[in-house]
Amino acid sequence: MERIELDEAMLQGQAEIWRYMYSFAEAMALKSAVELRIADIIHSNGGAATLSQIASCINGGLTSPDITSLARIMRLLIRRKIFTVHHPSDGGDLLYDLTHSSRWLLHDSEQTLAPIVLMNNHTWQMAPWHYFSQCVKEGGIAFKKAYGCELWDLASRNPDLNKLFNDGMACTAKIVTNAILSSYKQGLSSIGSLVDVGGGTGGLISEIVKTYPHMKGINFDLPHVVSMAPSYNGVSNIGGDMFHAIPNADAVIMKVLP
Ligand SMILES: C[S@@+](CC[C@H](N)C(=O)[O-])C[C@H]1O[C@@H](n2cnc3c(N)ncnc32)[C@H](O)[C@@H]1O
Repeated sequence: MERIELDEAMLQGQAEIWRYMYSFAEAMALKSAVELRIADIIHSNGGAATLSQIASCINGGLTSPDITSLARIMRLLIRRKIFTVHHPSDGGDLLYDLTHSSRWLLHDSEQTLAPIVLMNNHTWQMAPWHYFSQCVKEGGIAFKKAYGCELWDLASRNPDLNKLFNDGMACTAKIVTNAILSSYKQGLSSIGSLVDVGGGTGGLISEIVKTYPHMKGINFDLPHVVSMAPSYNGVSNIGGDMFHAIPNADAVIMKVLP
């Protein structure tokens, strides 16, 4: 490689390291946008809002947000195409708008990723990532190294973590439910009873039973999780440990299990 080419390649390599060093900033900006409900504010403003309109709605208008911090977060998220911005034709203030990505951040939408963004980027979930190299050196589970126990044990003792985790999982279940229902019609119609093992708060099994009302559905998960499950017609919630026993049924469904 020529000297100039080598210098250029090394410079490029250095830029990549700087990029990855700060890549957490994108996840944190995304999490902030969800916490501040920026997508919801823009949506309820008819699909476009100025920075001061967004700021005036943050926290229900009860506090006076720092516009400079808000502008910095928005600048990063616009570069990452989470939001867009355009100059209005009348020359007024910049208008911030949703993109196909930020539509997934709307809290009250039927299909939303907002709860799992909050869950995956919470300090509780971030701490174990700092134990990656230790896992390589000595093996083991990163979560256990950070907290001295498994996620399920910590969640059973911490109602806030339990809710954060269950809400995060439930929103992803809603998203895949349609795909399962539309692509596995024949299989499901011939089943009399179905148990969702590790079914969380029962979102998936309840939708399956709604579509196949002849079916008896069982949502099976750890006791602290099923205690938070709403009651759905045709679904019984059973708490237990799948490593000891699972309820009897014609078939078992398992989605995203440890
Ligand atoms: C990643 S979540 C998936 C939840 C749900 N299936 C979904 O996809 O939304 C894993 C689930 O397994 C449950 N789980 C973990 N260990 C379990 C055990 N020993 N017995 C029963 N459920 C367990 C957790 O409580 C959690 O709800």
